[in-house]
Amino acid sequence: MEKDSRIYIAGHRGMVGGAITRHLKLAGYTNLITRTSAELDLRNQGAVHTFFQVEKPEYVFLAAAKVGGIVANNTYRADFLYDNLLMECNIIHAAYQQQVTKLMFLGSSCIYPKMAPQPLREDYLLTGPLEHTNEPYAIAKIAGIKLCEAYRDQYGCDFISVMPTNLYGIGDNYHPQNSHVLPALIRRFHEAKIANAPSVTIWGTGTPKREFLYADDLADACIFLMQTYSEKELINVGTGEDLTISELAELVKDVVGFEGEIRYDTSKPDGTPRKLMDVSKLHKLGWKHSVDLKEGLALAYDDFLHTQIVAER
Ligand SMILES: NC(=O)C1=CN([C@@H]2O[C@H](COP(=O)(O)OP(=O)(O)OC[C@H]3O[C@@H](n4cnc5c(N)ncnc54)[C@H](OP(=O)(O)O)[C@@H]3O)[C@@H](O)[C@H]2O)C=CC1
Ligand SMILES: C[C@H]1O[C@H](OP(=O)(O)OP(=O)(O)OC[C@H]2O[C@@H](n3cnc4c(=O)[nH]c(N)nc43)[C@H](O)[C@@H]2O)[C@@H](O)[C@@H](O)C1=O
Repeated sequence: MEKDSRIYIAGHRGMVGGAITRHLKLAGYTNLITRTSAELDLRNQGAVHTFFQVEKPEYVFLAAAKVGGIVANNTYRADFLYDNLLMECNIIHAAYQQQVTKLMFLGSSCIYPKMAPQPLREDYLLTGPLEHTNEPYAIAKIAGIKLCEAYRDQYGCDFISVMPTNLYGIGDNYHPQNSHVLPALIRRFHEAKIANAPSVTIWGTGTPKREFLYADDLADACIFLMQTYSEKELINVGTGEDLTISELAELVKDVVGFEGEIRYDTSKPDGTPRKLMDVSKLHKLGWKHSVDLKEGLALAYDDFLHTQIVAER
């Protein structure tokens, strides 16, 4: 990737696309191509093909997707499957037709079987049944991986697939129902602190384990892999460390400064019991994360407070 290469970041207003865009700019890449979903609906095949014909991107980061936490995935099952399949099919096929030099597809750790051995190695893909709550999203993500593999096999396209673990960071979604656990807890503990509430209720039993990667670290890994990795096999991106949701809640409580009790609503789903990434392949290539969870949580809480101030203006 040269500093003046034509680089399209699909989903540049999202948490991940935003971080990739910031990092590319900081590294001196000058020819970045972006469109909002209002300007270019990636589900529209004709519009995507015209866009690729006109803009002729050389590199593509596919970070646009319909994204959400466990309840959003389980509620909008059709949308998570349909929207994500269409976006991936349209972009990947247009990238092949317009002879894009290299494309990176972003998947997710939920592609692995619910009860897979831990840590999750890349070759565990398609070795067992998926978690029900996010099965449609996972199926769409697996289709994206298989599209990249198939276009490489049949047409020799340099399309790679990167599987991030659970993410958080600047520009996260803080919606009370539809977000992922970490931004949801930041908001809930903050609102409880302001209201002087006696307790905060979190979903499920608190026993599932999750791994969290700061989105700016992911962006750094994506740019590193765009420059160094051109294999057919997917590659995991994470920290290789996890904790229980109860432990996460205690950490968020401390960072926010809430002093009440933590309660559990066990009528809400737990989802996958554990999904710890095996990151040995990534480490062997020479990349490791730099922001640890405590530091990242403080940065994320600052971002949440900033979002609140902007919303109140
Ligand atoms: N967040 C997480 O914990 C994880 C995320 N990932 C993956 O990382 C990628 C980015 O996720 P994240 O940044 O969190 O998601 P966000 O929801 O923050 O951003 C998604 C972006 O996709 C764009 N988008 C959605 N629908 C359309 C559409 N129909 N047409 C055009 N653009 C569309 C949106 O654009 P606009 O703003 O213009 O509407 C939005 O900016 C996704 O592939 C996701 O699956 C993987 C693992 C974990
Ligand atoms: C990244 C990944 O994200 C999703 O999978 P998930 O890891 O299960 O995502 P989650 O962040 O929503 O939940 C993690 C855990 O946390 C618990 N939990 C407690 N309290 C809240 C809470 O208030 N909100 C949420 N969302 N979860 C809560 C919750 O019950 C669960 O046990 C996929 O659907 C898919 O999108 C995907 O790929």
